[in-house]
Amino acid sequence: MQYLEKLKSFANCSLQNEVSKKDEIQKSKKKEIPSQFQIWRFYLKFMKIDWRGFFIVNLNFIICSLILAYEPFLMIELKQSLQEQNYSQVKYLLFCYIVCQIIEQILHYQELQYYFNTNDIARQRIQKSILEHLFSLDIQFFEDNKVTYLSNIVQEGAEQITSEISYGKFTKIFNQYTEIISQLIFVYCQSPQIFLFVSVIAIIGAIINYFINIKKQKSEKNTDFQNEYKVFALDDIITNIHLIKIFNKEQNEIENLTKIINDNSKNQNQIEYLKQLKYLIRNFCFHAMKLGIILLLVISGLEDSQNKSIIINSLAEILVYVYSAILLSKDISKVIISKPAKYYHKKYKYIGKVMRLFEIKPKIKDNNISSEKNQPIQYLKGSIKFENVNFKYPITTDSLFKQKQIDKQDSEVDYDSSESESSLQDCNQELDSHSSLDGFDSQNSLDQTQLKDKYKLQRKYVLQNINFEIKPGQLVAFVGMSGSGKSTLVKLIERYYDVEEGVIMLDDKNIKDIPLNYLRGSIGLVNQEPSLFDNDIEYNITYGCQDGKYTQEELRQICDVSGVSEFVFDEQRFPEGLKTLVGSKGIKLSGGQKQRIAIARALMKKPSILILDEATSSLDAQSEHLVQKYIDQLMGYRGITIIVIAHRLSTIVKSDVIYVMENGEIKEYGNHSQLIAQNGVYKRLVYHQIQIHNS
Ligand SMILES: Nc1ncnc2c1ncn2[C@@H]1O[C@H](COP(=O)(O)OP(=O)(O)OP(=O)(O)O)[C@@H](O)[C@H]1O
Repeated sequence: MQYLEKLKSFANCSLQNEVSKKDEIQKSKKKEIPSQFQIWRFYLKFMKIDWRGFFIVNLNFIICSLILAYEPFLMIELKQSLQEQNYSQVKYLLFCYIVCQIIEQILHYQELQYYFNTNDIARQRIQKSILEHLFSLDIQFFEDNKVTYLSNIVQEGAEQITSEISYGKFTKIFNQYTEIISQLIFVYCQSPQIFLFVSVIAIIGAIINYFINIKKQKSEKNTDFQNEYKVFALDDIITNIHLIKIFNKEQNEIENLTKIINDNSKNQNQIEYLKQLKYLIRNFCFHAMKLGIILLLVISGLEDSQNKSIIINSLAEILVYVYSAILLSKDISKVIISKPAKYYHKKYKYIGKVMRLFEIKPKIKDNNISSEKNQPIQYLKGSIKFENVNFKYPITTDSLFKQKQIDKQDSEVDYDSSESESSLQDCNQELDSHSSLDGFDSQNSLDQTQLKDKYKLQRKYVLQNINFEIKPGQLVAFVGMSGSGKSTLVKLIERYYDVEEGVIMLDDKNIKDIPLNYLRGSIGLVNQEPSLFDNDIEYNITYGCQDGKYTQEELRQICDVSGVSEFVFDEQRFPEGLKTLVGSKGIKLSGGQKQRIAIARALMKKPSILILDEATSSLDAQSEHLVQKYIDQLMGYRGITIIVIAHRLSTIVKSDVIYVMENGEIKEYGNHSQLIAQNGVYKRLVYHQIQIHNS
């Protein structure tokens, strides 16, 4: 809930800030709004031109457009032939018209078939590229962004980009413009004065439309932000529904959400009002054109009685085409004049998010990927060495939900009060003044980097001066108070973050020089909250198989070692054995069973380093005892290096070395008896736990 509170205050404060600073930031950020060119360059990423199809579709475009452009003139000829009573010409023209219609329909059918197939292929390709990029991002990115939000981006973003780059879209626009231009030529041929009059009104309409659009899109952007905030708040509330119910806070949360929804409706009303205004202006232009044309016809009719009948005959057609001219004026204002604002248009929201997503690059780089790509994975032997490692978490800038402002609040909470508060505020102000309206920060990346460096200096070290060496096959434990940096240490071994100060060596190689697939392929992890897929037990255990190949004997052996056999082969409780479905997040299993499956999954990977991060801390005494029994069995298993992080010291007494951590530093190390003899922090911790146990 703290997160939600943070978001709420952030939303209130940032909305107010946004109103007051909006114009100022808008001016300085003009360059950051992607141009139509940038948007199209981005689309090129996903475009794979099928030349045969491209040729067919373009040929179809041209033929259909020519037919469309020719139709009004064919009608004029037809009318003239009728007036001249030239029936053979009338027959010929009618024949031409029917042939044109047949050709047009056949080509349309062919195009439709083609669009259907190509759009489907394009959608799959786009979704795959978005997923590939998403999965290449660092863990930090996923810690900063909500799951529902990311899945929306993958789904909606792919859908919108597909519709934007589809061949169908091109044809539609192309045909629409050809049609309107040919109609305008028709109006011009009928009467240049009417053409001029219609054009002037259309341009005035387009300009007014442009200003309304700009205002509307500003409101849309605000609504967009509030909607995102609403999704975040809802997500947080639904995730914590158990907590809300147990604290009887349903009404409070409903009121909070209603308040957010009400705030949002003000902006939505404004958008609705502007939409109506646009409609009124379009209507006004149409009637002004109609009235003007009638006046022009009446005046010219009074002046020249010969032309009168021809012009009046054309009146009905001209009025139809006037409507096209109004549509053209609307399109000009939308597509050409207001192109930067298009990025914020609700319809394009997810495209903007996908663009932003692709701007985020993974910071953890795989240096050796090209040379070792096709090589079989070489597993590590399991030695780990930390040399003078200092670490602080990097500033988070990767949230697609304006992370910088959340960061700012985070930093205020995390900030060590002993450091200069005023300098942090200065830095925040600088960050604030540099924060973009929609997170488009790549173009002033230099400024951002400098600021980040400056900002990072203010962040607190989570690990300081860490030095230790673990030999292959050793059992090592890290203990210490909550927040002392134990889990951070594990994240560094898995290379979820890179250290900037000091070196981490695995098998005497700098961790940054080890291909990520070798590194992560060699590490098995079991943490406090084992995550299981909504599938059967066998799927969850064998998920750890590197190549997906395993034998039933191997599986059985792993089940025995990890303690899975003890429950899974009990025919009364688990009649389906390994094929038992575990439910969403393993809901159908107990904590101890889930934990044992997680251990089996980690072992199935045949890791050279097994990390147990509070693997038994969420279990009751009996389950803990069981899981611990199997962890003890593991110690002799294939000589793997085991790192145990535990609060309950009884679980680590047999470790070869125990490192005791306090405030990000290693305070003591040695085996259990050595540490007791040292009479320091470890002994105090043991004494404290015995006291709690006895009481
Ligand atoms: N992703 C993160 N971004 C920023 N700070 C973090 C992040 N994860 C942890 N921290 C901070 O790093 C410090 C060490 O956290 P860590 O999780 O390593 O401690 P721990 O010793 O494992 O604690 P516990 O025993 O409670 O799990 C804490 O102050 C925590 O707030």
